Amino acid sequence: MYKYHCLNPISNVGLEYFPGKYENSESLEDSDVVLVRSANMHEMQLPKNVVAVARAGAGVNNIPLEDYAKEGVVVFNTPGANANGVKEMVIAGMLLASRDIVGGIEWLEKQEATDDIAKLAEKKKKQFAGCEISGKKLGIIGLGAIGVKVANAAVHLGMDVYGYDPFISVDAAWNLSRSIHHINDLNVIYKECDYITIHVPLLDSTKKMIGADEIAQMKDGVVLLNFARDLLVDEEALAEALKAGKVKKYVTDFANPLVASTPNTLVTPHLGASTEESEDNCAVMAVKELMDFVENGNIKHSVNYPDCSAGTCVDVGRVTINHKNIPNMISQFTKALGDAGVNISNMTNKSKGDFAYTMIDVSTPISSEVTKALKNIQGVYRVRVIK
Ligand SMILES: NC(=O)C1=CN([C@@H]2O[C@H](COP(=O)(O)OP(=O)(O)OC[C@H]3O[C@@H](n4cnc5c(N)ncnc54)[C@H](O)[C@@H]3O)[C@@H](O)[C@H]2O)C=CC1
Ligand SMILES: O=C(O)CCC(=O)C(=O)O
Repeated sequence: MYKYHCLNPISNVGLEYFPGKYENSESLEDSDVVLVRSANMHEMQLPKNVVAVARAGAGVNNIPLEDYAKEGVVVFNTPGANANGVKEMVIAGMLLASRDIVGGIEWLEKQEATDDIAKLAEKKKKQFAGCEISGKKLGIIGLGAIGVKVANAAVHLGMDVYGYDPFISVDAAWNLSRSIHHINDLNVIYKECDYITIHVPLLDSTKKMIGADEIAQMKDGVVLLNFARDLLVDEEALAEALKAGKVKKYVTDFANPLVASTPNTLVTPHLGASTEESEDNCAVMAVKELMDFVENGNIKHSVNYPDCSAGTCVDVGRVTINHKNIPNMISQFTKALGDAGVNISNMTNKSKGDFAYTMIDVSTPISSEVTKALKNIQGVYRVRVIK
């Protein structure tokens, strides 16, 4: 029996993929794997029995990836699974920033439902008028799963789209409409665009990437959309620009006291991925990743270990090793197995940055002595006997 623990509500459509041998545990302490959405895991002590964490979503800034890697805990995310949900919010955000739909609805809610209301509405409507997004320039920073979808949708809505992503993946490039201007200098987006939307992960290198200098370059009356993470923007500098009217609207999915009290902001409570479809997609992908890892040791869509797969083990046994990416590790593993008379039938090794993962299939059973010998090798973080 395997136990999983959910730190946030996870869609049942996904959890139902767990077969009977998996049990939902109320306690983190006795769980083998963890599912999480936005819960902050940075201050959390993870019990030794947890072997993997799956983020049912894209952003992993709430998880201490490196610390977990050093504990031999593999962290997964679900790339692209909620991208459509976010794309639709971004389109909605552009429309809400362009026309005072919210103001109009709020005004009507305050009116008495008298016969006069239709006449009054006709008189009042000019106060809520706006502009169309068709024909306007949209700059997209980050052309990953979300950025590409936003770009393509915006093209279909008649926008002139500029995209920037120095690390664009081949897949993303293939999916991008040919009408999009691929920009190599971010300043072009700041200077030219009427709407700017950011879709990059929160990393040390991207923190506050939109600050006072970047805002100063932007067109007067620009609309800035942030459905990625609040810390990507220097919101103190932005608040000044909003008050001065330099930035017309800031549409953000991340509430905090500053944006909540700044004029010309449209703040939503982190709703980007809160659709039935996105929640189901993320949960299904996360559960499948965890099952394949628990049962076969395979890694797909990890953010702190390399992807590594050896399929299903058809031999007598399989052992997996999370370890440092340093020389001489493999030879020590094969020696430990060879010394114990264990024959290796298949071996796969992959690395990502400072971390590596080795999967070894064997045609002789793996004893606890061999496991101990592997664990004692310096640089080994975790050894799991899968079979
Ligand atoms: N509001 C919400 O509910 C949601 C928010 N998000 C946020 O959106 C972010 C992006 O999500 P996805 O598109 O799914 O991720 P992704 O990983 O598919 O795309 C991110 C893209 O950003 C690019 N990038 C990285 N650094 C960059 C830089 N300095 N300049 C330009 N591009 C850069 C990468 O090359 C990649 O193509 C997530 O990391 C998360 O923080 C994601 C899903 C839901
Ligand atoms: O799980 C959620 O609702 C948040 C989604 C998100 O921010 C992400 O996937 O990065």
